[in-house]
Amino acid sequence: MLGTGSDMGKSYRPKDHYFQKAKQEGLRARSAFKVDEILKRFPTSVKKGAAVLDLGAAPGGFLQILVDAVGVSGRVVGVDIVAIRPFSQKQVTTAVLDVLADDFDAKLAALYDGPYDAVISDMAPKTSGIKGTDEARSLRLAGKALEVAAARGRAGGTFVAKVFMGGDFEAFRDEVRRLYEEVKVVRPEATRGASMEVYVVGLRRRAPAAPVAP
Ligand SMILES: C[S@@+](CC[C@H](N)C(=O)[O-])C[C@H]1O[C@@H](n2cnc3c(N)ncnc32)[C@H](O)[C@@H]1O
Repeated sequence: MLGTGSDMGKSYRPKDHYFQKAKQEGLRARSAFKVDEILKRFPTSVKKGAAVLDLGAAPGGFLQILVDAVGVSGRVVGVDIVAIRPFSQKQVTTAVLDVLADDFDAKLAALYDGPYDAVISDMAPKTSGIKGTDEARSLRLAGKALEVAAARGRAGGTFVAKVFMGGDFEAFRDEVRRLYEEVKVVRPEATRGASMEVYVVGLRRRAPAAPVAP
């Protein structure tokens, strides 16, 4: 994991502290600091040996942190509509996939069938500038991530999804509560000052209910 800085500014400056820090530390994106903070706040959320799915993974900042967190015995699968520059570590698999495409589930299963100990989404839509539209698009992506976690997440596992606050945010958080024992809403230090984004973190996925006898 990364060291912590004492001079972490929150206001938006195009080439701000985190941008420079990411460059200095050889990180592909400043967003690496966000997942790093989440993993530090919830130290059992991604363990050594875990299988982790990273949705919206390009250019690979989250993946750089996650591959360290799972270690050599773990596995990290990263997908995005944009190609991800290959990783040298053999425990990382990447692919160009659109999570909203009809064949996404089949293509993901072909990459790695799971189950996943953690499903993480940093997906963000192309913004239109229209607040309601952007919130709805963001929630659609987060909703798809939750659907994947419901289908492929391991009992006891973790969920993390970026969502733009507003709109049906609370309904989404309630959905996460149905599947996870504990739910937290986190705004990492590295989030740009003006941004409406937060991360909904679900801890300890509930075991699927046992089938009811006829
Ligand atoms: C903020 S960036 C992710 C940054 C990444 N976590 C990192 O640390 O490098 C958001 C990503 O979501 C991806 N995305 C948006 N819609 C998507 C979709 N339908 N399927 C897959 N990825 C999507 C975008 O292409 C973009 O790369």
